[in-house]
Amino acid sequence: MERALYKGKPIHLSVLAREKYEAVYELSLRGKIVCMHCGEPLKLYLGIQKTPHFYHNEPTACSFSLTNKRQWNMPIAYEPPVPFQQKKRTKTYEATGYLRILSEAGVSLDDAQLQAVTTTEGPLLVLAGAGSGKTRVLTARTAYMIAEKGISPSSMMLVTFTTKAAQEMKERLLTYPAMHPTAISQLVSGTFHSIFYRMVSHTDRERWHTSRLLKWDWQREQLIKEAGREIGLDERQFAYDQALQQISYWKNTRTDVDDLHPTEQWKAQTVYLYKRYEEMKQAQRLFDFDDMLIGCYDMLLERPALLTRYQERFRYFLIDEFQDINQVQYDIINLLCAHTRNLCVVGDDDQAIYSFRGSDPSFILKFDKNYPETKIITLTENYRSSHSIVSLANTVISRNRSRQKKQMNAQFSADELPLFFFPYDEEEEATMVVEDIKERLENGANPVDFAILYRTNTASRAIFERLVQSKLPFMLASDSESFYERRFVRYLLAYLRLSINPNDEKAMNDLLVSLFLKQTILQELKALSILEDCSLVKALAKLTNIQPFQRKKLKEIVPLFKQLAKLKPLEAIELVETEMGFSEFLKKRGNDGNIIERGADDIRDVKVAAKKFKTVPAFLRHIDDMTESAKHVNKHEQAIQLSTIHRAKGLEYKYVYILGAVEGSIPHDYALEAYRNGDILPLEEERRLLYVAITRARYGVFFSVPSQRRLKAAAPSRFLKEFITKISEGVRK
Ligand SMILES: Nc1ncnc2c1ncn2[C@@H]1O[C@H](COP(=O)(O)OP(=O)(O)OP(=O)(O)O)[C@@H](O)[C@H]1O
Repeated sequence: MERALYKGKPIHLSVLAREKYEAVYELSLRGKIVCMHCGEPLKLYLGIQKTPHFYHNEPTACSFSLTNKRQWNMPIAYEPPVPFQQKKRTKTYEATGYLRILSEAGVSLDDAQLQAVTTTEGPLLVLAGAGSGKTRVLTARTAYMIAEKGISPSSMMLVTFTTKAAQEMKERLLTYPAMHPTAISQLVSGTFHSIFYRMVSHTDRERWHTSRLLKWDWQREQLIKEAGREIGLDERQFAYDQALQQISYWKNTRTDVDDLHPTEQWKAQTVYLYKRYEEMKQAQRLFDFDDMLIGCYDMLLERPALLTRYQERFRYFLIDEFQDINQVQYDIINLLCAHTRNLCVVGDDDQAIYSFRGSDPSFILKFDKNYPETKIITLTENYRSSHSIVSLANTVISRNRSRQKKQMNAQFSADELPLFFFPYDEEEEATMVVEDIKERLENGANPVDFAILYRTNTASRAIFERLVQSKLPFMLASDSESFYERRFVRYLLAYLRLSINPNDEKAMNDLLVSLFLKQTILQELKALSILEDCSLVKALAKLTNIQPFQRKKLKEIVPLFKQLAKLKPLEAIELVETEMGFSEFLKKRGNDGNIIERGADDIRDVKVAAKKFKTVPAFLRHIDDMTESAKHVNKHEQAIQLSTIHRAKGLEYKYVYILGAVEGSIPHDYALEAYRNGDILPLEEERRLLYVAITRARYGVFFSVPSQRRLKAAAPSRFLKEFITKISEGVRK
């Protein structure tokens, strides 16, 4: 059905402006769109699989139907160039004398996996492609070494990327009948941090006592904030969380503070904080996790007898996710295994996505140079994803230059093909994804089958809102604050809030930041508002103890607050930017700290959200509802997963939606900028990120390629362009 009525006026889908589809969809959700023929409510279909059309939501006698004649940009499927061919297994395990303990546990392995399990002596590099059974191999290898080769578990060190992974490995080991729980408990397993911590604290309990450990970020933040006050950094303005990340990066890459000579103001301030942070820790005899790693390395170097003792104790090393190792970790492992060189590392250079934290994929790429006698086993059978997904992932990653060449092979094919779909913008993208999930749920899928992945946390705003509206169960894997509570978003919203309630103290506190006024001014404003019997906003114009240019500016902007309340939210935001000085503030501070999630980008995201609302109070109500909802998600066990790509690493889902497959999003702007400046590495890491995202999917992967992002025209991601050249620009609009 193409036509419908809204408030008695016809809506023709074929001539409706493209950007209006989302608004009509929302009206149809509220029952405001009715059938021209029977007068019953209609819904607008705005999913992925079909052209948008109106349909009767309830069964009805009205049989009137029309198709949408608009030229619509239908999704494009990826057809693998080579059809699926079932590979013939050359040998069965039984024929090769399959290992007792594995057959007892019912664990099947392919030839390469079996080799990786049974090669226990000397350096071994297991290059394990995505979904190739890395975890299965590590577990089977551990079990084999203990139960079949009689190697003492206490002489083995098993390092995993997360504590959870170590725990899972132990649980899997328990399912092997040949594995005794006591043997498992003797294994030294865990993350680098936990294992090395045990080593240093065992040697020098006093120095490394847990009471001195800065375990939480807030503890470290407290210290650098103290240092920040020494140079007058405002607590609400400076991105301390980013500074901590940067400091950690410098420490993990062993960058000495004296070697840093930044020109940017933010970096220079962070270098100061780094220096002072180190001094303060030393003075108070505190330490953080990074110190502990460095401390472990220094301890082993300075005490050869101790190093020998550890070398004698640990004879076998198994390291998972080796592509994410950093310099200090690598140095320690080299020292520990120098004696036996029984070092088995497992990883996938194509899944190295943590260089911003100091991880360095070159360690895996150069492993056989450092250990020339290395045996390399490549696991190329992908047991997770269908043939078309594997084929697409292979092609995407093959465009990276610095990688070990390898090609994954799928074990099965599925009817569903990878799909590229073309929403108008972020809002419509969210709608299409949720509609598609709904359709699949109606056809028997389970919410846990789905993951919605995105490059940065802020990109989840629209999909989060649409999922809240839809009442579908979902989980948000995030350690960041909700979108509307982000610093720059709060600063901007403060203007809108004060336009409705000029006495909103919290908003005034945020407003002072973007006006470059000190926090203490709030007290003065409160006093003035009582003395002069005026609102906090009006009191701004009465401040005396500020610079004359500031007084002038405040006098100009105070009357504008009233005006803001009467405008549409998007217009109001534009007024805040242009007439009230917010753009200047953004220019000065919007790029602080985090190159991945910039304040200036957050503001563009707010505008996309604001566009849908007619009044400022309605927009603010929506924001408060969403902020409240964000506190109550994650209550469902069986839920759709919403996650950044980074957090989805190691996980698998039946269906994966990848949002924002456009330039600037993935690859991220910062990588494009680095590329323009001659550095290709960030761009290659972005491609690996996309590769990680694709390889999470078992049966279906869906790429959203919106034609607008952050209110500007967007181009399809360069990583995917070759697959979607068929679409003409004309159709995309
Ligand atoms: N030999 C095998 N036969 C059948 N299925 C297997 C085999 N090896 C692994 N699998 C299955 O393949 C899937 C992927 O395995 P696993 O999660 O261990 O892969 P991975 O290498 O850790 O993946 P990634 O690095 O992409 O996270 C799992 O569902 C696992 O049970």
